Amino acid sequence: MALRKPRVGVFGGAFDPPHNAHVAMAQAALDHLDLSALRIFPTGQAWHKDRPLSAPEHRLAMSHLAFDDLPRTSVDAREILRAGPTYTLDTLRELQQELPDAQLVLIMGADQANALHRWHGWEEVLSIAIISVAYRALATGSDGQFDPSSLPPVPPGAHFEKLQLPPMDISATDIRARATRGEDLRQLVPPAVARYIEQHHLYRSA
Ligand SMILES: Nc1ncnc2c1ncn2[C@@H]1O[C@H](COP(=O)(O)OP(=O)(O)OP(=O)(O)O)[C@@H](O)[C@H]1O
Ligand SMILES: O=C(O)c1ccc[n+]([C@@H]2O[C@H](COP(=O)([O-])O)[C@@H](O)[C@H]2O)c1
Repeated sequence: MALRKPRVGVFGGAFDPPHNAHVAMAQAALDHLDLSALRIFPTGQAWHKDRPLSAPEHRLAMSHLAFDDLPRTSVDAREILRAGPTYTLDTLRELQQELPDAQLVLIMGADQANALHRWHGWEEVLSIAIISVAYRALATGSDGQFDPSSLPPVPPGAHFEKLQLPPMDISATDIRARATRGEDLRQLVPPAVARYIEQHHLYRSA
């Protein structure tokens, strides 16, 4: 009988800031995806976002505060340290070299999965990693689901899995706006992240 490869979760994001839905996704991945390890990748330069991200050292520090207590989980700073735009494909290629025996499982919300065909080298991304997608409804009218048939034809062997996550109406955009208005963030981000935002006066101006 063929032995199943150990599965390593890959979860990237701007994490500006990391919030309770991100932590719930990571926990759901650990609970349901049979992962031997989960790696968290704060984005370096988000070429696909039209606003500048907060300083990488803040997003990295907050990612540690948000994720370090989860079992089998580590925050990996390589995308922040890498020069140039952040492409997930570069990270997957590096991990493939470092962990040749692992099956990589790339975790994302449905908003990103529905845009996957706009990612740099998206077909190669699909040939390297299983894509695990969590429900995410956005205000733009999407129903929150991911439908692989909405993508252009995917390469043979591409594989999608559903990540069970109850709908969580939380976004970093909304949290930054609340912080600018001086609102309490403690229901939306882990307590240590809320303290960090306060101590470092993050998101005070829009
Ligand atoms: N509430 C949520 N439900 C499901 N997935 C989510 C949710 N929030 C974020 N994600 C997923 O987490 C990953 C990282 O998201 P990101 O750091 O950009 O947070 P965000 O809340 O989408 O930020 P922003 O509002 O600034 O765009 C993406 O794959 C995104 O789809
Ligand atoms: O590689 C790409 O071209 C690419 C395009 C869009 C998003 N991503 C990655 O997807 C992850 C989630 O993106 P975001 O914008 O929701 O934070 C994060 O790790 C991004 O670097 C990657």
